[in-house]
Amino acid sequence: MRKVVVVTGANSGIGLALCERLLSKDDQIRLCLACRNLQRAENARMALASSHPSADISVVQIDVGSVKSVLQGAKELKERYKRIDHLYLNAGIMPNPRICFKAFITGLFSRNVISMFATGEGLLTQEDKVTEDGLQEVFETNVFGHYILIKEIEPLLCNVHNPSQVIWTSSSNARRSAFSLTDYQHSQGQESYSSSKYATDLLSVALNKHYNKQGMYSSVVCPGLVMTNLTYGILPPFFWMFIMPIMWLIRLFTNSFTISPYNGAEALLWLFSRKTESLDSRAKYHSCTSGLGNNYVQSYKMDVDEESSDVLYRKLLDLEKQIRKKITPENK
Ligand SMILES: NC(=O)C1=CN([C@@H]2O[C@H](COP(=O)(O)OP(=O)(O)OC[C@H]3O[C@@H](n4cnc5c(N)ncnc54)[C@H](OP(=O)(O)O)[C@@H]3O)[C@@H](O)[C@H]2O)C=CC1
Ligand SMILES: CC(C)CCC[C@@H](C)[C@H]1CC[C@H]2C3=C(CC[C@]12C)[C@@]1(C)CCC(=O)[C@@H](C)[C@@H]1CC3
Repeated sequence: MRKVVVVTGANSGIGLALCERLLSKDDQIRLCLACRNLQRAENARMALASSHPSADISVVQIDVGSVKSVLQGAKELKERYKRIDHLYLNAGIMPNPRICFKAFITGLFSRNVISMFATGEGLLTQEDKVTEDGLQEVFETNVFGHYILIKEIEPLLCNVHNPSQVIWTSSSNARRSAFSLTDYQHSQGQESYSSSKYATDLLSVALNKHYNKQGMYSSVVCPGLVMTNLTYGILPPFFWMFIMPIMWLIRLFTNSFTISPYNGAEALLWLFSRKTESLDSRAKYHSCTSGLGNNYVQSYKMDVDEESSDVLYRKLLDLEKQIRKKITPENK
């Protein structure tokens, strides 16, 4: 049977590179690009189809920053497919990023310099806003919209005889100290990105606890530092070009400077061929690139505990109820 693969945020960066690599590995898959902008999605579909003319590539409009759009997109997926084998939850944002140069200079002369480059810890702040659903935008886009998508297409994902994989593009920037269970949307702080990625890690562990028996397995990936629209938003493109030789040099000391979307997609692609029984619920799978440019995958234990993961999951279930009531008041 041809595998069905759905990728959110598939029209650029890591998502697009992943689609290209998936098709090169197996052009028999039925690939669906789940994107918020139909024109950008169509451009990506045409680019993929030109290098894989016989492939089955379609598009579905899903804006993960809007629950209504997720519900509509999920409906279309349910009409189109009987099951989904791989769901890549890759769409993500880091709005209005600012670099803390003081922390960068201090970090350069500290013992933690390598880890600073690998995780960007303490170097970035963001300015978040509230969406039409009344949620923090980074939380809704990076976490909650995807959570609703899973809930909506649960019947397509849950099959004990033929398990499915849900694969999140998380980050090594996920940090426990940036996240709080009492403010899980991160409405108070300025590290909404880091918080949302930590929430992703917690949610993935909870999903495994609740859904493994029903045949759905969740994993998280860090693609490393990749040059995409997201990173071009941190520093201007010309600056990145200027410091590119320094980036290659840093790669000699840390394997997390994957730099190209192709390299960044390594762990996402690797998971595609893994047997679900071999997956570790608590692991984050990192795309790595060596100084010589060789790609490989390394897994690290996540800094998550089951209790926090359960609490967050319960809070998301409550939020889901509230939002559904708000959107479809007749269901009250
Ligand atoms: N680049 C990096 O160094 C790292 C990236 N990541 C993660 O990788 C993922 C992909 O990002 P990357 O490829 O770098 O960046 P890009 O900006 O290139 O890709 C992000 C994708 O997400 C889509 N997207 C954003 N918001 C929404 C939304 N509301 N609904 C649907 N789609 C949306 C974008 O669509 P559109 O084109 O319409 O904006 C785009 O296709 C993100 O989750 C990011 O956090 C993790 C670690 C490092
Ligand atoms: C390399 C240059 C000489 C200086 C660049 C300094 C910073 C802008 C970067 C150093 C580490 C980078 C980093 C990220 C963004 C840019 C840096 C802070 C991320 C936070 C981007 C998004 C992610 O999800 C992380 C995995 C990245 C971690 C490293």
